[in-house]
Amino acid sequence: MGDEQQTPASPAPAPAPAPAPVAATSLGQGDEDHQAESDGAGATTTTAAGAGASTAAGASGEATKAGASKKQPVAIVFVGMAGSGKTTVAQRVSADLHQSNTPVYAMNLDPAVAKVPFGCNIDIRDTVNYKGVMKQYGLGPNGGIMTCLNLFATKFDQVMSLVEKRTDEIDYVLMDTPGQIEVFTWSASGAIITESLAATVPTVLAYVVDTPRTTNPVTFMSNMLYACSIMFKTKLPIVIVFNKTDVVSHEFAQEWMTDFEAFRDALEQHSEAHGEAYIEDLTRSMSLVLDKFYAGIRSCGVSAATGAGIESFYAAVEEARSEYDEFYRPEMERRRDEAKRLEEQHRQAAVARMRKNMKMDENIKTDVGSDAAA
Ligand SMILES: Nc1nc2c(ncn2[C@@H]2O[C@H](COP(=O)(O)OP(=O)(O)OP(=O)(O)O)[C@@H](O)[C@H]2O)c(=O)[nH]1
Repeated sequence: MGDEQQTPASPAPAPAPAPAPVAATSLGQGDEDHQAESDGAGATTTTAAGAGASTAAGASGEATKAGASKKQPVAIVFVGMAGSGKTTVAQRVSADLHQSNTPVYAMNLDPAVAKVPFGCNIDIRDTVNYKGVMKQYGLGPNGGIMTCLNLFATKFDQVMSLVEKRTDEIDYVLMDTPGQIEVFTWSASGAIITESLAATVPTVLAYVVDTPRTTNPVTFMSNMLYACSIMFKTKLPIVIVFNKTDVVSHEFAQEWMTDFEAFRDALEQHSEAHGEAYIEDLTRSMSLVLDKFYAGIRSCGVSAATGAGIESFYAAVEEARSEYDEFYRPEMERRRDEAKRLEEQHRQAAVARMRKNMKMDENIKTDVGSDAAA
């Protein structure tokens, strides 16, 4: 699946307006004062033009993207197959938000990336050295990324306390994730990071899709299955972001999500042309199963290269955020209460066991005592 998702020969995206540089927070030094200091440096950049609710107009006269009245920031976690454009979309969103003076807190979680093209407050590369980790533990590229993430996850509570300190000032938290999707979405560290973030601020997944690649119905189905499984695993609201619409419009993909017949026709044509009848049946059945999934998610088309469609992205994120407030947060609180209840139940059972054991000990003592007396 991953192989299919290579970036097509596409024009390089037009450089997004560069955000003002933001100091990265180095967690690697284990120095909390230093972290706070660096974080503060980031703050001056991201909030310079007026933080919070009433952050008014940017260059284009737009209101703050997250809305007029100040609410918690929304965190957007960019996931998707290798080369789908996660980093470029994050760069575009970051640049766009900076341009409209909307305060952002950005994080890079890809330890293997050579250059992060947007200013970020937290960069995993400041905490762990990818090449050093590979060498030290004798790992390959994916094992190296996974180990870096594991090491970083152990410090993620520090990251969250930095974010928590800034929730009044920022409107968006952006998180870019490693290229190999499974390394983040199916790892324990990925789960720890996502859950911690979602427990702190409303969190939405942006599943980035390489639209030109997805004209292949089988690749489309692979992407949808991936998105669906990630949504069920994280239980977070998801936005499907059809990227690279400057190369191919995303309309066909949205049609396939709503019109089963249209998808079936495309699939038939594809399998006739490629002699892949064996895949056709499976893909067709899966698309029927995914019907419910399609009904519950939102999608948008963007070009990270040109910025086209970016407003539809914000609108979809806002909808997903409402879903977080309505369903995810109460469910999270329910799970938390349930965990507390079980913990209390275990504690009480342990105490009862201990009491019982103590009584038995007393009986033994008495018995031994009586024997001795006898
Ligand atoms: N034409 C076009 N190319 C794009 C667009 N977005 C990204 N690209 C190109 O797609 C390639 C991959 O983009 P990245 O942003 O590195 O993708 P990624 O998903 O972060 O990649 P990994 O993290 O390495 O898996 C690059 O060559 C980008 O220039 C777009 O909107 N249009």
